[in-house]
Amino acid sequence: MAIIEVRDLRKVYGGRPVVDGVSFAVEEGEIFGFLGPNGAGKTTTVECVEGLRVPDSGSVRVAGLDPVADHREVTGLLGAQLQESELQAKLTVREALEMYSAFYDRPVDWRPLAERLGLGEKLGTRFAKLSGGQKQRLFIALALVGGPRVVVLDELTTGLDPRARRDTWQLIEDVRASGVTVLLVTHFMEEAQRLCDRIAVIDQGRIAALDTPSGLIGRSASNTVISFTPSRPLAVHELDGLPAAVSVATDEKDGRITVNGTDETVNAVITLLARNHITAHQLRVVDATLDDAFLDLTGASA
Ligand SMILES: Nc1ncnc2c1ncn2[C@@H]1O[C@H](COP(=O)(O)OP(=O)(O)OP(=O)(O)O)[C@@H](O)[C@H]1O
Repeated sequence: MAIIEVRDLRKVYGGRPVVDGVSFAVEEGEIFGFLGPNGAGKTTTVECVEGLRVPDSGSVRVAGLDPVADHREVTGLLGAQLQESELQAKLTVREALEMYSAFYDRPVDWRPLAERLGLGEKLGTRFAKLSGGQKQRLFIALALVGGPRVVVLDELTTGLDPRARRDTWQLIEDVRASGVTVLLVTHFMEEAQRLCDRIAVIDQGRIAALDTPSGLIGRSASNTVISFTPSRPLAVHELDGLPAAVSVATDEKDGRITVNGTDETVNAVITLLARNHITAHQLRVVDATLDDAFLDLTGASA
């Protein structure tokens, strides 16, 4: 069952549509990713879902409720970590958790929540003294303290080092395992690929594609990359006309050849090499990544 349903959402600023007919549905229990270049309209869309912005047209429903008209009920079942969240520097972790608990009718007990998020030792620490990763964990705790059915995490791992980012990914998986649906806004392909069940790619206020990570990669014109160093120099034109090849490049320094294409291209390369008695050294065949699909879909730089 869909817990979030957005239909034909539009939001215009200064005469410019920044969200231009967006529709999608998030199923209960999934991690749904919202991926797109800067200014694509991701935050505007999720803030309409949270009831923080009022759509110009279209409809948004969270568990069947209107986030603007039924704001109080929606706040009780949707937890939000806002982009660039800040708390008062002197507030301790305990005070922040107590304060946020008081906002809700039926908050969860914040103590086990803090333990689960690795904040048990930090309850007396002031916000300003927390590391970036600890602040993010606190924001996740604050988004969960109301006992929500769905949580919106907006660019949660921006600014974190790779280690803290991976720890946060584990926490997001734990949140989903506890039965909470996650709507995740991110710039990071690896993050989206690793965590999300489905991803909506948003570009210039529109959904450019909505699919599973592997489905998005499969849509990319070149979903396989084959590279090898031939036992004798091979001119690029000898590889002309390979089926489904999108590009062929030779490294000037070592003669290594890289071909972007599909499985069909890989087979054709191998046949061509065999026919010409050429051995392929360090032959590598890898799947394209979500980066390639993203570039194809948005024409943007990842
Ligand atoms: N309150 C506002 N007034 C005017 N323009 C706005 C307002 N909020 C957002 N915009 C514009 O709408 C566009 C979409 O912004 P939004 O923050 O939704 O994008 P985003 O995809 O979340 O971007 P980012 O990844 O950089 O956070 C941007 O061009 C932004 O400048």
